[in-house]
Amino acid sequence: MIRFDNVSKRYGSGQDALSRVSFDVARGEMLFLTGHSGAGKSTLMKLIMLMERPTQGQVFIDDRNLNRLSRRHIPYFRRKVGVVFQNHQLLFDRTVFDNVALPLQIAGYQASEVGRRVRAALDKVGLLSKERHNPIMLSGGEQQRVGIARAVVNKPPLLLADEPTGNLDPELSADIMNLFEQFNEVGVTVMIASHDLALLKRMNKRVLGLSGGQVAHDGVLP
Ligand SMILES: Nc1ncnc2c1ncn2[C@@H]1O[C@H](COP(=O)(O)OP(=O)(O)OP(=O)(O)O)[C@@H](O)[C@H]1O
Repeated sequence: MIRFDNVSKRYGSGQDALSRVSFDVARGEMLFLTGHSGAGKSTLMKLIMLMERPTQGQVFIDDRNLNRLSRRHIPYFRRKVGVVFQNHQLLFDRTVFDNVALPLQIAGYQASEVGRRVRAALDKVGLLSKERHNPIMLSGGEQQRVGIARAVVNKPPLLLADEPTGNLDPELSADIMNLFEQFNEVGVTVMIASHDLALLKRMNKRVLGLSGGQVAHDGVLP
């Protein structure tokens, strides 16, 4: 599903943010990405989302070489990748429903289909009863669940999350991880960046550890 082949990324004339990174992620896998601040986690995810381009090497998603993807195909490609951010980036002047509906409206779905899919996504994250609320009325954990519903609403085969539990207490973090596991169980490939060591150990999944832009660890933590 994801393949990095000798990928390096340098911003401007600075140091390499990623240096000769190679790894494979199978379809349907769930894994974590970790490393100290500045190790390159966000850069790696941005390369997958095509928010940045590699300076060297190649990134393949679903056997597609992203270097060869033309500009006009980028919006179609992005629909394959659901993204969850730490600060969830919700619009506070719109309802929960409208926030989740946004990717579908951009993709041009009909209103009836939008309604059906948004409610299915809100149901999965346990927030169906709050579709008319403004996100500002929700707790931090609930806001993050709205962000997850928005990321999965058009059923992407790949889900990326950058520090999705960064602002949450351990109990809420566990709920959010549970949700990601449920999506993974139905076949979604899930990659989560986190530097919460206790969480990584508890989850007992493959961990890709970055250090100074290089892969320093790949496997379940001891
Ligand atoms: N747009 C940019 N322009 C210049 N340098 C950048 C840019 N984005 C990241 N960097 C640099 O690239 C390196 C890797 O940053 P990156 O954000 O990928 O790390 P990270 O592991 O996600 O860190 P954090 O956990 O703090 O978010 C850092 O040295 C950072 O300063």
